[in-house]
Amino acid sequence: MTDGGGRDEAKRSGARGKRPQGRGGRPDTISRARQVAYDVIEAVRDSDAYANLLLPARIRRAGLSEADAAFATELTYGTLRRQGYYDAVIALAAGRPIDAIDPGVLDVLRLGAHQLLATRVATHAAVNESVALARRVQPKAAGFVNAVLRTVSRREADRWRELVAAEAGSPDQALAAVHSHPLWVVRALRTALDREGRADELVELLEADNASPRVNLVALPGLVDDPAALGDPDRYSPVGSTADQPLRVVEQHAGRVRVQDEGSQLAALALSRSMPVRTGERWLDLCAGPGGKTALLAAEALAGGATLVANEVVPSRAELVRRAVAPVPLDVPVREGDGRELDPGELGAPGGFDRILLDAPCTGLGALRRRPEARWRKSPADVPELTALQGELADAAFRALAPGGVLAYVTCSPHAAETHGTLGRALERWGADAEQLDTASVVQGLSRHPLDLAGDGRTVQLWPHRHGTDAMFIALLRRR
Ligand SMILES: C[S@@+](CC[C@H](N)C(=O)[O-])C[C@H]1O[C@@H](n2cnc3c(N)ncnc32)[C@H](O)[C@@H]1O
Repeated sequence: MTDGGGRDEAKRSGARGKRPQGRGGRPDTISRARQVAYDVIEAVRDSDAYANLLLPARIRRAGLSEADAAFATELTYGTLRRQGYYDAVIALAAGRPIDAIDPGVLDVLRLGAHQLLATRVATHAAVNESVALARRVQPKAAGFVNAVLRTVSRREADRWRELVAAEAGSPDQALAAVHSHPLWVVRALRTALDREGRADELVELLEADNASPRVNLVALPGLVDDPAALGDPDRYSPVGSTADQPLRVVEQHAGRVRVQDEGSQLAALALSRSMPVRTGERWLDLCAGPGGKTALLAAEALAGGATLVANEVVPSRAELVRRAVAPVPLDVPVREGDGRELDPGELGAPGGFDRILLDAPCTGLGALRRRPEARWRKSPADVPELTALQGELADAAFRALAPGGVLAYVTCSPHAAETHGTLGRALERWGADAEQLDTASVVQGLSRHPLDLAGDGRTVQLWPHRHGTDAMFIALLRRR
């Protein structure tokens, strides 16, 4: 990461207008990229904003160049992901707990610490611009920000990691602090890896959560003339690829090429390719918003002569589903309502659906790299609430299946309570009516390359550090 774009931009904006003066009459230049990053970080803390939604709007409003937009994105996402670690560093450097620091000033320090410890931004640029930012946020804190960041800059990143680990009360707390995850998340991820006998991969996983995922594309099957020309094919998904300028590729294809994680593609295809499609099959996507998997299922249904209905409880997300399926020349009715109260008869499937995707609401612990602030907003108390909802939705999905129909239970969380926990209890309730399928064989069968999967094959767990995908969990079941 260089500061090139940001510095150029700061010089340009320095030519314009009157700005506050720093000590000795030096102008307080703050590059627009840093200002955008700060504004988003502040809004995430102060107004519960979502960085992935707010940042693009702020970048557009500030009219950032491509290089400055990339710089602002790196600063925002990197700072938010590693916030827990930076707080530990700042507390040590300031010699006081972070809750004794003004929240706005703390955001300035976090952004400064990120530049010093995780980017190649020059020390003087990171410190001077942070001090200038502090003067805008809280003028009397400028000296404090200067002193703390100079202290941070005096030690190597490795040394700070050692100091933060040494401060922690236990080995788990050290992992949580150094790799910037809440303690309960570290433990949940270890438990999930341990089920596969791979608890020793924990640090790799935590670090994968701290890296930006690549922008991955899906070409809706049958609807793109030359999918091979889009870019480099994905390692696993037969309909996925990466491109040098992915957003341009998306624009050129009017919704038939979309941004979608490779793991999500495998989850949708696991259902649509679990067995050959018979003409006239009826498919349902029970929790469809915002519609990424619905679009892929719609293209698959069209190719196989099946029909597809989608359901989503949040109206604005149902609208996103409608937009996602619009480019597919198949009529996909989108019901707005609670999936637990769905009547297949009202949706044209009185005998039940032949395939149902339940991509269940979950903690999202498998997609932390994508939503930088998400880890700090979740709490262990979310888990029992979500597993209860998942169980009820699973029962509704199972009831809505035709005899012989297939259900894909999917989560973008590897938390054992949401994966094997919810599934295991559902299987107990359904007894002999349900049969688990060999999900691993299905997924391996459709993948371009063999996946390194653990377990008995009845379920599939993907991992960011092992497969480069979100940590999707997939289980296929048949109603007898
Ligand atoms: C994991 S997301 C689905 C993601 C989607 N399959 C995709 O690939 O774009 C789960 C969705 O379930 C919805 N949801 C939550 N509770 C629901 C319920 N009781 N009935 C139906 N949908 C629900 C959420 O609003 C959310 O849009």
